[in-house]
Parts: sequence; structure tokens; C-alpha cells
Amino acid sequence: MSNIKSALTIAGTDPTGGAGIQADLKVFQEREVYGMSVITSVVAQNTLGVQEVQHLSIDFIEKQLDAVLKDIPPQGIKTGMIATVDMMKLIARKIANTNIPYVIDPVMVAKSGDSLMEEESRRVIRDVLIPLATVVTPNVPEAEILVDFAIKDQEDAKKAAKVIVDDLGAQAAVVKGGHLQGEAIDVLYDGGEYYYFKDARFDTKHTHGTGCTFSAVITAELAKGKLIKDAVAIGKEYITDAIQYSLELGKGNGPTNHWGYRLKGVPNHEEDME
Ligand SMILES: Nc1ncnc2c1ncn2[C@@H]1O[C@H](COP(=O)(O)OP(=O)(O)O)[C@@H](O)[C@H]1O
Ligand SMILES: Cc1ncc(COP(=O)(O)O)c(N)n1
Repeated sequence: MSNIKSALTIAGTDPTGGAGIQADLKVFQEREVYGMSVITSVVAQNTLGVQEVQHLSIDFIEKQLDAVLKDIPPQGIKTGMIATVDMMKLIARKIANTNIPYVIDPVMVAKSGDSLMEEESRRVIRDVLIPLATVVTPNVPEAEILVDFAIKDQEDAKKAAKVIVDDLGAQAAVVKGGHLQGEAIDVLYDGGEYYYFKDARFDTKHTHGTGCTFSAVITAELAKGKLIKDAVAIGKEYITDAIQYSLELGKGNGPTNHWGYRLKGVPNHEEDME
């Protein structure tokens, strides 16, 4: 049997390369898994915001999914932007019973404030997709929508992670702390234990695509067979570097980029991540 590990991202696009499919494929390449992608929506966006969105038809998304799954079954799948109810139902039907580790980044609103998901889809992602998830990676506003209570601090984030697992049916949930105050602390609950991933918060506006990048690392590491808590630890370390050394590109919120440290002559942190 081949020991090549592959990962599939099902998401929308970012032609400027900082978020969505493009960000995920860059991460897969960096984490040394073979990257594949199925596009749900083509998005005209850049570091300033979203200009326009065109959804692909359900039929065509299904053809892309079949093309991948029948030819090169991946060892990890992630979904990012899935805008409509019908897209969610299709993806649920294709992923159910595959037993492939599945990471949901429940992308709802871009950093720029533009909506990337229909209102009705918020209920469907909760009821139909989350029960299939190995890990769900909401930021605070997304977690608030999923659990229907306000998240003001670490304790609330912990409760939200527990609800996503115990009540909504995910295997594990990481509630990310980027939108809270103080250090950047993410809390993981896996149905048994809580784990805290804590790092410095950097004062930068260049955070376009952080959520996509973080969840793509987790997907790549699960595809390689890592435990959930180890995959999240690697994701956290990777995103911290990618934010600290993000690129001052574009006229708005520039993209995170993992090899930014090389440009700045900083020693390679990746050695610690193996
Ligand atoms: N300014 C920051 N400095 C350091 N880490 C951050 C910063 N903002 C977010 N993070 C981290 O980046 C990841 C993405 O977090 P978050 O911003 O909450 O998600 P999203 O990009 O989905 O809104 C998390 O691991 C979070 O702790
Ligand atoms: C296609 C797509 N997927 C996800 C995001 C969210 O990324 P962020 O909130 O980090 O800007 C985005 N802007 N575009």
C-alpha cells in the first residue's frame, strides 16, 4: 500500500491566495501531504474584502467530489466555506460512512465582515455536518452562533467546546481565542479532556486566512495519523509563526504566511514541530 498521505479541502477560493482553497493547498504542501481541492464557490476577494461570490452548481460540486473520492481517496478532509444548504447536504452525503478524519472550519463571515454563508445554512451545518466531524474549529463569533450563547472569556469558550461535542455530536472541538482579549488561547475538548493552547498575541492587522490555515494544518496532521491533540498543537504553533511573520502584502489585511520568518532571518521553528 502506498504510504503517500493526501488531504482534500472543500471550500471557496481567494484569488489573492491568503484564504480558502489557495491557503489550504499551500499548507498541505508545507506539511508534506499531497493536496487536493474541490471548489464550492468562486470568490472575487482580496485583502480589502469580498467583492462578489459565484456558487458552483450542486451537480458540478458533486462531479468534482466524485472525481477525487473515486480516484485518490484522501486520509484527511476539511471543509471551509460552504455557503448553501444544498451544498452542505451534498457534502454530508458524500462524507458520511467514509471514516476519513474530517475537519470543519465553520466559515461564516470573512475578517472583512462579509458574509460567506446563507443564514439558513447555520442551522444545517450544526445539525447535518457537525455530527460527522472529527474536529470543529470555530472562532468565537462562529461558536456563539453554533451554541447560542455569548462567549466572553475562557470559561465560556470551554463551555462552548463541550456543547459542540456533547450536544451537537462532533468528536472534538477547538474554540479559537483570536477574538478574545489577552494571550491567544485556544481550547480543545475531545469528549474526555480539555487542552489549552496558549501563545503570545501579536499586534498585527495581517491576519487574513488565519482560520483557514490553522484548520488546514490540523487536517494535514490528522491525515498523517496524528492524534487530535497533537494535530491541534502543531496547528497552533504553525499559525503563531504564520501570524508573527505574516506578509505585508496588499492594501488591507495581509495574508499569514508560514515561511515569512525565513525572509526575516529567523531560525526555522519547524524543527520543533516534527
Ligand atoms: N493577533 C494574534 N496573535 C496571535 N495568534 C492569533 C492572533 N489572532 C488569532 N490568533 C490565533 O490564530 C488562530 C485563528 O484564530 P481566530 O482569529 O480566532 O480565527 P479566525 O481566523 O477563524 O477568525 C487561533 O489559533 C488563534 O489563537
Ligand atoms: C473562500 C474563503 N474562505 C474563508 C475565508 C475566511 O478567512 P478569514 O476570516 O481569515 O479572512 C475567506 N475570506 N474566504
